[in-house]
Amino acid sequence: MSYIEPAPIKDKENPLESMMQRFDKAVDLLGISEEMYHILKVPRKQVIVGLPVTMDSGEIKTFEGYRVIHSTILGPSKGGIRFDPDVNLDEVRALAAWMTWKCAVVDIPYGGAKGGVACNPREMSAGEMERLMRAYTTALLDVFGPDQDIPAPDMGTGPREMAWLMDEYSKSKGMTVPAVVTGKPLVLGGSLGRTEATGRGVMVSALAGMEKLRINPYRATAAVQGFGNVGSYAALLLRERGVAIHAISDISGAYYNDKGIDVADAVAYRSSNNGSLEGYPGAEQIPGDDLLTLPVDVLVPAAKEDVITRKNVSGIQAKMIVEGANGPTSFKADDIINEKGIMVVPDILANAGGVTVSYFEWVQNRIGYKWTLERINRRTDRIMKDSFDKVYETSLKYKVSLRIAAYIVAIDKVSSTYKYRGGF
Ligand SMILES: NC(=O)C1=CN([C@@H]2O[C@H](COP(=O)(O)OP(=O)(O)OC[C@H]3O[C@@H](n4cnc5c(N)ncnc54)[C@H](OP(=O)(O)O)[C@@H]3O)[C@@H](O)[C@H]2O)C=CC1
Ligand SMILES: O=C(O)CCC(=O)C(=O)O
Repeated sequence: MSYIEPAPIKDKENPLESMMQRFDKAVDLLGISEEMYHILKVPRKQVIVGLPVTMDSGEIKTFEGYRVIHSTILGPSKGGIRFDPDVNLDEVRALAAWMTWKCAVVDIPYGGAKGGVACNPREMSAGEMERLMRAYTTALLDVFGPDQDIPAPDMGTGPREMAWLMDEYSKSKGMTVPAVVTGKPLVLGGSLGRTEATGRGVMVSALAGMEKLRINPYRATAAVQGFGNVGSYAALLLRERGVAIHAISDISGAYYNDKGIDVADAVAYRSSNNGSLEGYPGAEQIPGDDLLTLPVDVLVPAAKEDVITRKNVSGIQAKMIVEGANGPTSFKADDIINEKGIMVVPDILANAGGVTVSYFEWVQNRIGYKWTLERINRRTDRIMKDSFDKVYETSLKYKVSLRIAAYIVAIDKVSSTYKYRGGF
């Protein structure tokens, strides 16, 4: 049925397939025109670049990079850049489409894009990372732009990489252009609150979901998979709101303490331990996958896509899943999750705090003025809560899961904008 047929990957989930399945379901319920369906399912632009980089050894290695612009109907396209060995075109296409739906769900004036480079940042020096990021930026100079396509961090990239991108782009224009990228260091025009924004949005969504399920946060328990930008702040902020964090994890494994983990201590341990939780003494180490099936109230997958699949979904005991990561649940697990009555606050809603504060960063760059952290957090919390409520009401109206409701809200917003514009 779909024009951009996801490539079959033997024995592996394909996030593009998950995105398309849910998109199709929402479209059937919403009843958009065939023309609109074809416009929304096809990325507007897909760029693949070859990036030769001189490694510290003197060897020249060529990396493959991608930037997919899914939609520009609501405004300039927006989305992070992922540095990870598993990056591939289908993954970036799915992530780009999710950005379109995410921006529409929280009602910010952006389309959707995503970028990625297949590389392993864990094995690269700072110098190699810098040369790769500058090469990627140079290759995409005609794609990026503050009114065109605005990148941001994702897995494996952060403020440091955004600074290099901003510098490389600015040099090509002969002037400083801070609004070309968000998630920058504060001194370069980054926004207060951006670093913790995605985790903060996860916390707000989790509390909104708990309220519906009548779970008292002060008696609630949670497990958080992934302890990078999203997972660590989600854990810290949920803990601040009273939730006991029983398990956390990173690549090195999962760490479990049924009395609750001291999250600030785990964050400090990780930064003093070369960015790894390995050997964390405040909890017992358990196999990484066991975290997903622990008897907790709230499960926050905040690492990568397709960690909840048909194979492990029946073991999930959580009452709620709040998706910090993009696409952590394969569509093949959806029916069982619904049968089990587990509430899923979907990625395109739960992790939208990051792009919301990116939008605030872009606005501040453009007006040349800095907002206070208090203003940013207040506005982010309001947007996240209002968006949750809108998705929740839509789920009641259509009698569907919050995930399908979020797609309905998003597709409705983008398609009605397109109708008014009469083209783009
Ligand atoms: N950063 C942002 O603002 C946003 C990010 N997201 C999404 O959130 C997810 C995480 O992104 P982000 O936090 O930025 O990325 P980071 O690179 O900062 O962190 C990723 C974390 O996941 C861990 N991890 C990777 N694989 C596994 C695994 N198999 N089991 C357990 N942990 C694992 C990593 O471990 P280790 O530290 O050992 O490498 C790391 O702790 C991604 O899906 C991203 O697209 C969504 C919205 C915005
Ligand atoms: O902050 C942004 O602009 C995008 C963040 C992102 O890539 C995401 O939400 O998945």
